[in-house]
Amino acid sequence: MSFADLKSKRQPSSKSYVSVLSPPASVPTQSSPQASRSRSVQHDTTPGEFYKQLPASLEIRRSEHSGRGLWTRECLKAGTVILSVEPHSFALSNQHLDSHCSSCAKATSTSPLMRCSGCATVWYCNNSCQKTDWNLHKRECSALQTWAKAAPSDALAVPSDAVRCLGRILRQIKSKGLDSDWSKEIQAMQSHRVSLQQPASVEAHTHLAHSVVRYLGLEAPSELAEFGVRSAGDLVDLISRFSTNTFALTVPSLTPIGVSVSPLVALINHSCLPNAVVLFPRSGKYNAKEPIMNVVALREIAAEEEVLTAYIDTTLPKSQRQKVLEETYYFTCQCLLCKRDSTIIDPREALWCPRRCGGMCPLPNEENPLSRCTNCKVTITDPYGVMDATRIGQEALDKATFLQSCDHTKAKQLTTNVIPILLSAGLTPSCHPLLALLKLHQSLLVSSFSDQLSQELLDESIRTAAKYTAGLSTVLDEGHPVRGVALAELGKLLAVDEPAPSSPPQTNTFPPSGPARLKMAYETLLRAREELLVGFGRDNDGGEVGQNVRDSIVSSEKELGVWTTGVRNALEDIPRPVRASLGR
Ligand SMILES: C[S@@+](CC[C@H](N)C(=O)[O-])C[C@H]1O[C@@H](n2cnc3c(N)ncnc32)[C@H](O)[C@@H]1O
Repeated sequence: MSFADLKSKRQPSSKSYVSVLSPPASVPTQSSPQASRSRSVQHDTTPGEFYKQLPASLEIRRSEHSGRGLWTRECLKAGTVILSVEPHSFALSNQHLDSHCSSCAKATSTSPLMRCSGCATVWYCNNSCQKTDWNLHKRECSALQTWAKAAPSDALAVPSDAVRCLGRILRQIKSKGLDSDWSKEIQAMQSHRVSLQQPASVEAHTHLAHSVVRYLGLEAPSELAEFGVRSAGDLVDLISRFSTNTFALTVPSLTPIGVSVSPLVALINHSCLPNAVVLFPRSGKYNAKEPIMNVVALREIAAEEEVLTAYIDTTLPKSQRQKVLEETYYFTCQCLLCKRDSTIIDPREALWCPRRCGGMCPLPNEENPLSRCTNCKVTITDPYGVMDATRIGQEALDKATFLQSCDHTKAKQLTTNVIPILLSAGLTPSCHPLLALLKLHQSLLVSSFSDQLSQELLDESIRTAAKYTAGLSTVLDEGHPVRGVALAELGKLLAVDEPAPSSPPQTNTFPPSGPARLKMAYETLLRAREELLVGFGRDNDGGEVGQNVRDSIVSSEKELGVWTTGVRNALEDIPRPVRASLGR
């Protein structure tokens, strides 16, 4: 068997673990909002036999248009942790290997990490983490050394996170046995092998398959059989399962640091208006081995409703969302956001009314250059100027995203220059690509903070964070963890000691200074905590971010108290008639 052509013409395997369907679910009442969706949905009882971590509150059902999915048996409140599982496998991306523990995925910020002396590639918090990981790492360690020796350059000395993660999965399939529940769950993940037609994706799958085989150190394709891979088709299935069922491994503040796989969580279908979210809150509440993957309800989910998460960034406009969903997940999204009446303006693609009447105009494009305010009906005068600005913004975003890790100054120059162009073209802060540029600009500004932080840099960071938060609040529901994290960052920036506060304190500018700024910080942190309790789960106390925010609230409260006492003491010294006029 050659690995050169992995796009096998074999029919999908008849050996399916999910082919037995029980009779249809009990018919929901016509008045239920879920009723019409549930009608074409069937209970799928077989998989539950090996999904040992499936809680009693959920069940697996199958629908015609999206395959298997997870459905609730009972009403779940916003902020409920629906699922909490250890992923089957995870791998840190190459640039995070020396800054995060390869066993528990914790960042170095608190203590320095220890490097594995064998492969000199993976790092651990301490001996205990290294010991925990040794069972998996022992074979990986020599594979990493062999790979590095054969690498044509230093840049290619470590295989990608996908190759390392697949390597771990295959080694575990071998050690646990093909008939173990663990392996069955992996095999039961959905494969899109039959839909692989685009040359680019065939090539990407082939390349990944070659790399995995090389990484495992196999000499003959027949050696793959002990990993449950008996043909080229099986190998393509495995790669396809991996690409459509992986999740980003993220730090508590949601920055991606690698890939992770949980077959149970992967049963959840997609919506651009999700009712749940997948994250790694690191609440420290359970003694389970981190990283722990949680699925949290973003709003109340009714009994008999499907749990839906977003596979993609839902702040993107429809065309971009649909492109990724079609290319990576092979379906056309039919969610309410994607199907909504095109005459309703989407804040992801909107301009302020040029007359500033408070209304918005749709972002013009080549097909629809005419754009008028939904409120006062005035038309925008220079649609082609807006289109140019948007195109320049997208190019700058792509370039600055690429440059942020290798040329920070250039990346910051780009975002600094292009944001005013988009603002003067009239884009709202929620409009793409302005929202994404604001996020990137904020992170570039904050990462340039030093001991000699200037008031100007701090204030510019706060203004950017405020615009970004305002933009997010129109495209993401309250309680969405991305909103919570953005609010927490804004609150923390407002709480930073002002390097050169204005005297007397300014209250009418943004950001204000002195006590007004501290009060704003306090109120923003309170709002952040409320949202984080939903997005990261009430049971998790809002996760690590929510717990940090709670600590910041306590210190802001103390600081505000000092201010209030200081003001009261000062007022005690004021003559009585003046004090009376101040209402004291
Ligand atoms: C992570 S899996 C979800 C579980 C999957 N339905 C199953 O049966 O295993 C992702 C795949 O589910 C299907 N899917 C998920 N959400 C969908 C949706 N909203 N509409 C149609 N298909 C969907 C697509 O085939 C997608 O590639």
